[in-house]
Amino acid sequence: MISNHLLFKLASGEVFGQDQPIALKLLGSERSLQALEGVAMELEDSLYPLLREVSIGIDPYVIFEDADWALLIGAKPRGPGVERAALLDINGQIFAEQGKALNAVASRNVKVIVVGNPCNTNALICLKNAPNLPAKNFHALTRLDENRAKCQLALKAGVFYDKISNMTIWGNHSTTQVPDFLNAKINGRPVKEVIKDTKWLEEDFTITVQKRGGVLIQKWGRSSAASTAVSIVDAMRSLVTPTPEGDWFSTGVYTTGNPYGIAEDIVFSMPCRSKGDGDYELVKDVAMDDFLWGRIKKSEAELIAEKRCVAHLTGEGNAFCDLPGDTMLPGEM
Ligand SMILES: NC(=O)c1ccc[n+]([C@@H]2O[C@H](COP(=O)([O-])OP(=O)(O)OC[C@H]3O[C@@H](n4cnc5c(N)ncnc54)[C@H](O)[C@@H]3O)[C@@H](O)[C@H]2O)c1
Repeated sequence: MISNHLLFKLASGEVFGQDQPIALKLLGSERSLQALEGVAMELEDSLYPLLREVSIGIDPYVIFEDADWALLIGAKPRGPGVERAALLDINGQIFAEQGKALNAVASRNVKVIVVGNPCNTNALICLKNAPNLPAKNFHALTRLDENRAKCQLALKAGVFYDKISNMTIWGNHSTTQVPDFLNAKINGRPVKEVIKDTKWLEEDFTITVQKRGGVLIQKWGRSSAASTAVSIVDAMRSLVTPTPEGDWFSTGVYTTGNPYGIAEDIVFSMPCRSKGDGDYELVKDVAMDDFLWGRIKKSEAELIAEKRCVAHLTGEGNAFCDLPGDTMLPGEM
């Protein structure tokens, strides 16, 4: 569903601009191969001037060859009666295999955006299986959460959404994620100066953003696809265009050497800036208070627990699963 929106945006030049030809290599599974053929036919029939190649296949070692960008979307949704630990294992295996394939055949500077859930831990699995690629190049998509947070703040403040800046989503792409209203700005002013309703910020706003994905599933009967595709485009554009002065964006990245005191060796969403060269730096001068830090620690604990669950897939010994009981994986109700 997500890919079906995203591919047409990529082919039309929305990410890399109107002077950059593009080759799309589509990786499917045996089950989805026919659907993939259908998508490829639609892409061909759209006569995009920038689209010079569409190839499809089910072997990541073939499809990932020389890839400059790898958008890892395919994963299994959690079905009825499937334990969370089992989902981490089932989907984790996909990303272990794809990490190995990227390590073997992708461009040495490939940028990887993991969308399939649980995306933070899947990104960790993927990068651990790709030791010859820079861990820094692996992202877990939290841009949809950032966009949702901006939308809620704009609605509450009665301003257009482009007036919201410096919006960070900290942590896991799950219900423990932390939309940061301490550092975000509305019209260049701290959110708390514009929206004085602290109870709304701490409770309603935070919960609305955290549970938006679940509510959408209840209404649509499936998880967000179009807005996710839009947010993937936003995430990519943030890396290939210079970040506007003073602003930043959120992306889930490897925590090694982070300046905030967040546990090392997990994939955690944090505020980043880019010069537009595909790389990024963490933003150092962010404010922290007890409320924000307390929430961040909860999301950190969840990610550390998820990491223990997939130790067998990251080459770190035997898995031991004790996920905190009151949190949910993304998209769960
Ligand atoms: N990070 C986010 O913000 C975010 C937002 C929405 C959805 N998601 C996640 O994105 C994923 C995809 O969502 P969707 O709505 O497009 O799902 P979907 O079920 O419509 O599509 C998933 C596709 O992946 C394919 N697939 C399964 N295993 C594969 C494998 N090993 N290799 C290649 N392809 C494989 C399936 O055949 C299917 O076509 C889900 O995990 C969903 O939870 C993430």
